[in-house]
Amino acid sequence: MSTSAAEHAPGRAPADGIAARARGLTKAYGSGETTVLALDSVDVDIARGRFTAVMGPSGSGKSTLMHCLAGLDTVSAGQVWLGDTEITGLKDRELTRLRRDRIGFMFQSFNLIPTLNAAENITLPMDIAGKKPDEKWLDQVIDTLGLRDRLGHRPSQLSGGQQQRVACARALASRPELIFADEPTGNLDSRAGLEVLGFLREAVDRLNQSVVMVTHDPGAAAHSDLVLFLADGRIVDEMERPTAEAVLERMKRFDVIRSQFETDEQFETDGQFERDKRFETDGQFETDEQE
Ligand SMILES: Nc1ncnc2c1ncn2[C@@H]1O[C@H](COP(=O)(O)OP(=O)(O)OP(=O)(O)O)[C@@H](O)[C@H]1O
Repeated sequence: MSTSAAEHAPGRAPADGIAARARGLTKAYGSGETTVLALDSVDVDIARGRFTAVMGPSGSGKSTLMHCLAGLDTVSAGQVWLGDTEITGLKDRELTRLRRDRIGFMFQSFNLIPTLNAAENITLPMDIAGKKPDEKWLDQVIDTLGLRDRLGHRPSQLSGGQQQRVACARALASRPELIFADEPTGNLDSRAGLEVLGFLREAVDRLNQSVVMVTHDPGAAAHSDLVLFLADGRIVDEMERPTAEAVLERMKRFDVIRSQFETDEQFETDGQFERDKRFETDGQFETDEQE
């Protein structure tokens, strides 16, 4: 995917407040010597009415950041707010309600219910919550996503791209304050992926939604307004109005650091290997001699 963000720039609305915020957000997994510090005192503001991408090397903490901001995971230290509501410290039940009522989710696997048609899948979270959809809004979402003539189809009767559009409509249906998308194009070919990114862009530009997307793809990140770069659990850089080329260049700098690290590691491993080989040979020799 190489569509430049500049193509999308004219429709971009300025941020109008903060959709989510974290201060000193720290997340550690495990304990004692096996502790992994997945997030290391992260401060971040997610702007309302904008499309934010989160990038970084594998293991840098992207998914953990998303999960903590969305109240899907507890934090080890620090605070997280959705709008003006501090979510750190909420009880499980309150968190469930907050996620259901105020957050939309899109995942790499579309997570659609196979026995329900597209329309039923789109409104399922609201049906479960016993809420009536705002029909005017829903119509707008369905038309923006081009799903009008697909509403009666089950997921198996839809292409991957169409299924992800249904997942996108489901995330938008309740008009959430913030949508989290985790690799939403990961399971799609590049054309269908571009389409979904275009729809997320429209959700921000035309429907004034707020989106946070985790991605590995510089071309996908180029559809956002702002890219946050994570490394080792910290936000180390950000880029406004990104292009795929600029994001790729930035990511390459992580690769340079990584390959340098791997070269050092390889060197150490090689040294260890040499020592182990010698040890084995020595042991073998002794055994042979004893026989
Ligand atoms: N449940 C867990 N238990 C232990 N360690 C975990 C757990 N989840 C994540 N980690 C560790 O936390 C760090 C950050 O993981 P995270 O999944 O957030 O990274 P990521 O940037 O999303 O990676 P990727 O791009 O590979 O999906 C990694 O070192 C990972 O191994």
